[in-house]
Amino acid sequence: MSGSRGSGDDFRPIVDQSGPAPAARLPRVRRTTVKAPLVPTLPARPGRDPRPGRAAALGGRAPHLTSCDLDRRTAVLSITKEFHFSASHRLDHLPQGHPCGRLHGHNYVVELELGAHPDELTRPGFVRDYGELAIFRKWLDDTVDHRHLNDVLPDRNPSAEHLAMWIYGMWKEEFPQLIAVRVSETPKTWATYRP
Ligand SMILES: Nc1nc2c(c(=O)[nH]1)N=C([C@H](O)[C@H](O)COP(=O)(O)OP(=O)(O)OP(=O)(O)O)CN2
Repeated sequence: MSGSRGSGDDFRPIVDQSGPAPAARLPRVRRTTVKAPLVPTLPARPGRDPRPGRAAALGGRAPHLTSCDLDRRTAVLSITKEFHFSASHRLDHLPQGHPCGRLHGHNYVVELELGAHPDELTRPGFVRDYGELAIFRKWLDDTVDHRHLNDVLPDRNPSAEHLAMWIYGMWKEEFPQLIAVRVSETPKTWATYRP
């Protein structure tokens, strides 16, 4: 793919393999309206956009933003990676007869979302190399996979919400760009911690 984006000369390449990329060489936006393709679009995957129909109403694009809008936002780019583990749990404090009060298990999905401003991208143009998240996979395998979550987290009810908060707290220091953790117990349910 060639370096320039769009039809005009508004933007310079994000990726420069020839040497260090000092801040001055990173793409700058003019004080005019920014063309939509450079602006991050909301995920179009079903069930992800908390405002269904909005992306479609915008033709799949975010609204036009000015450079001032971009400056105000700390993380306009984000990446996510999905991980899986299987575990059992039993939830306390539920009404009598609630099925989740009984011992049962889930094939959990965990998503880590890391964010950055375009000026903060690494030289290859990454928020963070997906490969660097491999240590999280190993930690999941070692800590929760095929375990009983009430034993792993004896001080709290292992709901999806508590798991998301726990994982965020455990990994924020290792991944400072971490902005959200999502935990799914079933294909239809997600809990998101985005402090
Ligand atoms: N807010 C939360 N609600 C529930 C949690 C949770 O962690 N946070 N957990 C459970 C159970 O552990 C389990 O996930 C059951 O959830 P549910 O969606 O009800 O699962 P089902 O497959 O039985 O639901 P269907 O509607 O039949 O697909 C409960 N609630």
